[in-house]
Amino acid sequence: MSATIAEKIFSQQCGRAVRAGEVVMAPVDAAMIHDITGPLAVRVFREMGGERVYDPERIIMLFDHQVPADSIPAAENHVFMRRFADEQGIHNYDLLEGVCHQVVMEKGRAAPGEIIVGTDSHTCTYGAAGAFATGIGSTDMGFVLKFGALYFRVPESILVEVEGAFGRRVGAKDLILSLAGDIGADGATYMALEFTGRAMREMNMAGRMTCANMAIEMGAKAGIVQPDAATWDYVTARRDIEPFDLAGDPDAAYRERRHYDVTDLAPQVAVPHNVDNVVDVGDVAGTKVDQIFIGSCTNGRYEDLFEAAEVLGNADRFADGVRVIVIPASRTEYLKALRAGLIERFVEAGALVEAPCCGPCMGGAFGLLAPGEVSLSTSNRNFRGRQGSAQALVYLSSPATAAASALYGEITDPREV
Ligand SMILES: CC(C)[C@H](C(=O)O)[C@@H](O)C(=O)O
Ligand code: SF4
Repeated sequence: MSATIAEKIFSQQCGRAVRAGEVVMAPVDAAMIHDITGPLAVRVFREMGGERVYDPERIIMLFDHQVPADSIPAAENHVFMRRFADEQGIHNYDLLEGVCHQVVMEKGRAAPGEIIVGTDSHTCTYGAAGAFATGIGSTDMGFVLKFGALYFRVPESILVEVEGAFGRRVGAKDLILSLAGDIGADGATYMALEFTGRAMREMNMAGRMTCANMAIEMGAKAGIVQPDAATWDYVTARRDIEPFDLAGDPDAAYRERRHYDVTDLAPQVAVPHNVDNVVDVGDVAGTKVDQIFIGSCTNGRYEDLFEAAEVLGNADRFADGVRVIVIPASRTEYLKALRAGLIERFVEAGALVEAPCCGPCMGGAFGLLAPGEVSLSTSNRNFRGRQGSAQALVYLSSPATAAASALYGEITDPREV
């Protein structure tokens, strides 16, 4: 019987053919907890009478949102989680490795066909590796820590077929922003977005992670990129696993099939205060910015920093009066950028380069905005108050647009630099 990728994953995991709409208890291959939501999950686990977690090897713990600890409660959370990891024999990456989603991917903890949960909404990022990955609440995570399984309603899927080739300085972030604008913030609620088509196949893993990462911004439960040779190269370089085919059947019962062509796509910008409030960069060009953030689980990879540095080119300095904060998404990405000379270029140009963490993305630690200030950010959310004051304005863009804007101190089309 024909099936979508999500249906195939749940069928394989449940040992019988399941279809969208069914509620199943499915095993969880890996569970990620971090410094913000982890402590509550551990407390729920205890309240459920949990003594030993179901399998410490399947639990991924790390700290990224408030690191190094920016308050005494944050430091206490870290201590609480470290004790739990020691007691349970869980490997804790602590605050050394970087942003959760980047770390799960680069440590090879996600692979095609797996079911992965995390107490973070952007857990859907691992769909770039062909996994069914979704964010869950801390209460559900308490259950997962104890039983290693969870109830899921197998989601319906929207097939997103992306054809064409990106123009110069236009890429994955522009595509996913335009999809958010088109589908809307709740247009894919509880569904899986299944990405396929030439533009996806030609996209590198960094770009695929950017796309899968933002599936939740359309309400999707998961965003799965159909695995291909690039997926398997990425996964097998990190773990011992035999490649297999995983694709949606052409006649599967998709809820919807959407077709896009990126050939003429302009750089996209999400304007305050919603991610689906998306316009061509030209519509907001000239908007003055106070702060620019290049980083996050959406766009903090080496490829993103390279894209920004390429736009920077031989320019001496970023514009006066704009604060440019650059944060590589992980230690590994940081080292790649460092060795390639990108960090030196950013620092020379006047950026503040911080150690891997979520940084200003959700205004949880540092880099907060004052009332009336304007930020352009390569992250994934621009909700009111997201990066500080509720009276601040947050725009979202690609790293190329962010770098071009940093050069002029105002939102700038990277194709014109
Ligand atoms: C803190 C965490 C629960 C939150 C999320 O779930 O996404 C954060 O990572 C975010 O991006 O808003
Ligand atoms: S970088 Fe931003 S979106 Fe990603 S996990 Fe951290 S706070 Fe959430």
